[in-house]
Amino acid sequence: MSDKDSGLEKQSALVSLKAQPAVRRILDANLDRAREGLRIIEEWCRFGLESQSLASECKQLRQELGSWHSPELRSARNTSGDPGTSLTHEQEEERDNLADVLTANFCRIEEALRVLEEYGKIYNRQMGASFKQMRYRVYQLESALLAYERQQLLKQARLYLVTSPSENIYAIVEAALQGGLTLVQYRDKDSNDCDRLRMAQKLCRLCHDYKALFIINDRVDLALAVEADGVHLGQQDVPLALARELLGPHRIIGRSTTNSEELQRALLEGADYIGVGPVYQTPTKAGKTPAGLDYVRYAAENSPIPWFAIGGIDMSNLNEVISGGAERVAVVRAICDAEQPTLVTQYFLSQLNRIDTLRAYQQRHSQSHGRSNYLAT
Ligand SMILES: Cc1ncc(COP(=O)(O)OP(=O)(O)O)c(N)n1
Ligand SMILES: Cc1ncsc1CCOP(=O)(O)O
Ligand SMILES: [Mg+2]
Repeated sequence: MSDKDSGLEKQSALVSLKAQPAVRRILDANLDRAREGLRIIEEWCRFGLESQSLASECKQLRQELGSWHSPELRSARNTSGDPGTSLTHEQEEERDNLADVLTANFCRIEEALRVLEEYGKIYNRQMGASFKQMRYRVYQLESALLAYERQQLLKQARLYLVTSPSENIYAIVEAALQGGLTLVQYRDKDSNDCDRLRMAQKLCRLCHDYKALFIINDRVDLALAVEADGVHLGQQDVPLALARELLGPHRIIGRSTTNSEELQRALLEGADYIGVGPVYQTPTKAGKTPAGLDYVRYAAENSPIPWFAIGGIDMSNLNEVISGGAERVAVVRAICDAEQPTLVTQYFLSQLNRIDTLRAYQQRHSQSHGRSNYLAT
């Protein structure tokens, strides 16, 4: 080793020695920061989503952070001399909704873990690798939480708007969202890809502003490009397994089914929901033989996943479809061709949201009278 090299080594050893109290303080502050952020996420997983697995992952991460928080690091704390305690950012004060709270805290955790990873390397060799691994677990947690919320929204959705090409498509979708719609599929067989991409981007943003799910018909590439919540695939579209591979485990994939075999196959393939129909003849899918109410009844008995009756459904026959066992419906013309899409959406939702109460009534009634068709009225 040359004199110059050994001089440099001594100098850097000196710098690192001097830096030690500061490094310990950085580690102490960021261990606290990451744990606090995780606690906030954990509370939502536990009380909001009631998901034991997500809450338990947060807890494990907190415990792992705690195991690094040694008395030596805690004793480095110097709150009164820390200029950062009096600095608050305007954005810290602003939280408009739950999504803001979760996003802000995920950012906080991920930032803190990055700091722990970098400074931890100086303090203890294993720290860097451990915090790096934890950071990836937090990314996965964030993605799983998003997926969980998507599935919850999907389960809660009673009405599904499938769009048809129109000059007013944006206004129609917005009007329906104002009526309480929470699930939209962008279906456009006519436009070129540039126009489709532009419209998909706009509609995706719009739906997310209203906290509604946005699905793209047929096109996995567009769904990825606009960060849609998922894709809807028919029997002639790309295989579900390929779509899953491309979209990953956290996005929604829906599959059209017209009969019992297709329904059973969709379940095996891992569809998140299915379309059941066409129930009635419809010009939107001209030439397609209706599957009828018998198939609706079959789906009611056999589908463990959310399913949407589709095809020719409007305000006049909605109760017939509900009587056949449907709890969710998908429509194109009933909303897209309506003069007042908001009012029509509200009507559909009011009928569909009565179902739980009506089914309970139906069950009680049939137990005491041996029969009932209350829902058809
Ligand atoms: C909810 C829902 N169900 C069924 C379909 C029909 O899909 P597909 O059979 O692929 O026909 P196209 O819509 O692509 O013409 C759907 N789009 N949505
Ligand atoms: C896309 C689709 N898939 C089965 S039926 C159908 C169209 C339903 O359209 P409408 O609600 O206008 O009858
Ligand atoms: Mg299709």
